[in-house]
Amino acid sequence: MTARIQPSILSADFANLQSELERVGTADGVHVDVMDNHFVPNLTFGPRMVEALQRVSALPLDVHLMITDADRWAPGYAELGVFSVTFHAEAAQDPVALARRIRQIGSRVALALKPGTAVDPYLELLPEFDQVLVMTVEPGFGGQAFMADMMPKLRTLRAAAERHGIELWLQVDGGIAPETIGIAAEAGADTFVAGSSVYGAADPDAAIAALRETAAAVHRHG
Ligand SMILES: O=C(CO)[C@H](O)[C@H](O)COP(=O)(O)O
Ligand SMILES: [Fe+2]
Repeated sequence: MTARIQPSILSADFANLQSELERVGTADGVHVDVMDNHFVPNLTFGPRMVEALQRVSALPLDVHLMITDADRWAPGYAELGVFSVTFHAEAAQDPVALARRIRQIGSRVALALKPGTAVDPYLELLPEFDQVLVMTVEPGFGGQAFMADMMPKLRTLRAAAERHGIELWLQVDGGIAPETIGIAAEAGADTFVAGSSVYGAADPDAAIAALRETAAAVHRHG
């Protein structure tokens, strides 16, 4: 199992985003948190900023939409040519139709689940998705504590993906740091968003390497 590390630019310096992307050049992708002050009580940026990031980023963009009315707005992000578009299950009327549309446009598609959202209703829909994002904090802010009680969701999703015979990336977002990444890796996560623990480090690339090695070691040894 590959361990992918995706720094979240939520914790980067918004006045210098191009150079902040370059500070994490060894990452597997960059996680871009779009917040609308409605789905979550915080506001970041919208499609014009994502388009600008896409233009200058050497790394694939993993766009995490924390917005209401995903059915209406998510396809526009795929049309920017980003690597992956994640919408929240709680914000979509028709997750399957939306997932198909995003794939058809050409981006990978992911389903995100807030901590209070159960996985069971979505297990039969997994073949429609390339990735599931299990939130390990309440969405809205960086720097919150990792919720280890979300780990059963990862185990359920990993078992369901195996049953379906699909290659589903399992992503965790919130509180991922050297002390927590092993817990998520052990539960089946392979794709790790890390905001404050990467951008708060003196050497972000060293922090990425350490996180990746910790997760990979857990994947190797169980
Ligand atoms: O989606 C998010 C918050 O809603 C962020 O991606 C996440 O919180 C990253 O920050 P940190 O690693 O500091 O927890
Ligand atoms: Fe996120």
